[in-house]
Amino acid sequence: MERQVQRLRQAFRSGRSRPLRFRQQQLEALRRMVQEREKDILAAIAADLCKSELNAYSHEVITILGEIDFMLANLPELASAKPAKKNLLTLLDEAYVQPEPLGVVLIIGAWNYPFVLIMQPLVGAIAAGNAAIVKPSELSENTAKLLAKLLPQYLDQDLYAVLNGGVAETTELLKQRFDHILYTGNTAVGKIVMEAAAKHLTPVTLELGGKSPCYIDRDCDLDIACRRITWGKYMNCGQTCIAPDYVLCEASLQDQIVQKIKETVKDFYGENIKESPDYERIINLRHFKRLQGLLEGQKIAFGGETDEVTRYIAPTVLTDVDPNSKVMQEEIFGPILPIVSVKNVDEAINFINDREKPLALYVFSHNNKLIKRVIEETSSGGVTGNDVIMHFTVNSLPFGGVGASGMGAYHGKYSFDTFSHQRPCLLKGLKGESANKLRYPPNSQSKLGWAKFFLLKQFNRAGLLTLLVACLAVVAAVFIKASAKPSRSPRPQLASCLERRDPDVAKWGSGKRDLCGAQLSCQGWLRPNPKLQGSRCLFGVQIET
Ligand SMILES: NC(=O)c1ccc[n+]([C@@H]2O[C@H](COP(=O)([O-])OP(=O)(O)OC[C@H]3O[C@@H](n4cnc5c(N)ncnc54)[C@H](O)[C@@H]3O)[C@@H](O)[C@H]2O)c1
Ligand SMILES: CCCCCCCCCCCCCCCC=O
Repeated sequence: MERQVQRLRQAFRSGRSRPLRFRQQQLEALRRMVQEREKDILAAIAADLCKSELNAYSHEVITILGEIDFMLANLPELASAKPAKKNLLTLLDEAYVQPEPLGVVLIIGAWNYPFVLIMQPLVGAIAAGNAAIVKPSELSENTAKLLAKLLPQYLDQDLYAVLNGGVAETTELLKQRFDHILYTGNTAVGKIVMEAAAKHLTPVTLELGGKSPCYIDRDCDLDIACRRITWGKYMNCGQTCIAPDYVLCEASLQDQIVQKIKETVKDFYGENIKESPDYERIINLRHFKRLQGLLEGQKIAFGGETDEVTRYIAPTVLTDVDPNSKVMQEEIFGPILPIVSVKNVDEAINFINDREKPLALYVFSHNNKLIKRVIEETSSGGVTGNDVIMHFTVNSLPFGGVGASGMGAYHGKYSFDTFSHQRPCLLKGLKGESANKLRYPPNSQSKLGWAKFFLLKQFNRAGLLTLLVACLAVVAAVFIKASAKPSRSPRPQLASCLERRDPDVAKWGSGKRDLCGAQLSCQGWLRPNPKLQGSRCLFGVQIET
């Protein structure tokens, strides 16, 4: 494994992954892979999750094609140097931020969307110019095997590798040093990943999970709310990180919500849900039995049927759920929807804030102010108002968790930034050394004063313009003043003459003198200084005629 990582690191050091054209070629190859091998991809996802090809396409493939198109369209801009605002001290310098690849990155995917959770981060890693190792989940073994087969056929094999395996292999892999790790999976393993990364000071993006609440306000179109909640809850048999985990609503709404969700389930999946091609299955027996356990002791409003052989669990709604019951203590990640009663939105906000920060938060209401209030008074990885899931599909929105639901984010530009180092660059010339006296020792109050002026005032364009106008005004004033006096003799000659006649000036002090062919008046002078063999009329020498 170490050799594999070293090989990628050497390939990265060669610089081959950095040219934009190379990155674009790799992304175009990925797009070709998805298009040419679509059937195989859909078949693998279907085999892993009992998912119809239509659902596999709309849940996963479409997202990847969209992400690749985004990157190809925006890569020149994303990868370009961004000019930076300067202060007065660096006014004449070049300041910019240069995105650069991090190096060799590790992407660990989860089983519930096995294709998109590997490919979407990989698109970002390639776009940012990195080398990458991807480690699909062993639970979605068909997709994992297919990725191991296809990616080397389309991508540069020295820069991009697939490593398959379970806990043991992943544990070994995490001992290697990477320049970034993007992990998708449960919170407990997220801590393991972060601990392993800490040994190498490797930054991580943790795409974790949590219990995403869904508050249904009394002022709401219940038909639409229940339709959308049903879609997001039972999609992928409830095995979606941002599925609404439970509903919060006033007790008086509960029966209507149950009825409307029940009707919608029938509308979506028909009378015999088991036969519906749109209804998936639980990934494995462990999760199947875990979910069965969550049903124990609960009041099942509808659903609850299970079949161990096919790992089928019917779309299920639980009512009058005790917030302290098991189903409310862990992420459900299955087709079970508990309804918990709250008196009002205040109580709903407190209920949410009394628990770990969820990956997603949903609020249904006609009252936009109420939705904004819930957003302002709670925290979550992301939010969709009056719908569920859909913020995931907008790649101008960063997708990620907060607190126990994760850290960092990706999708679109955010993927590029996650896998880039934003390098600050300041290029100075070798002229203007005199200005550097300000920062050289010895320091002084006056230097500090100038430093404050130069560094603390953040000059925007207007400020700079004002300063420029002020400087020009001073130069103009000096020029006008100088040009207004008939100069009998150019300064340099006068100065050298004064140099020669210096002892006279010493006796002269202030007053007027004819000297060097000019009528001079001297407003001030240094006291005679033997070392200087006399003194100089340092300032205020006026050429009178
Ligand atoms: N935020 C997101 O984008 C997102 C997406 C999908 C799933 N999730 C979350 O992931 C969880 C479901 O995924 P899961 O964890 O069951 O997936 P999983 O079992 O596939 O594990 C995820 C990855 O971690 C690895 N892994 C598992 N145990 C490990 C260990 N002890 N040491 C090292 N590596 C280990 C696996 O090999 C796999 O590649 C849910 O909590 C869900 O909310 C989050
Ligand atoms: C014609 C309209 C199609 C709309 C498709 C909506 C796609 C939703 C994709 C959901 C994917 C969620 C993945 C979340 C990862 C966590 O599990």
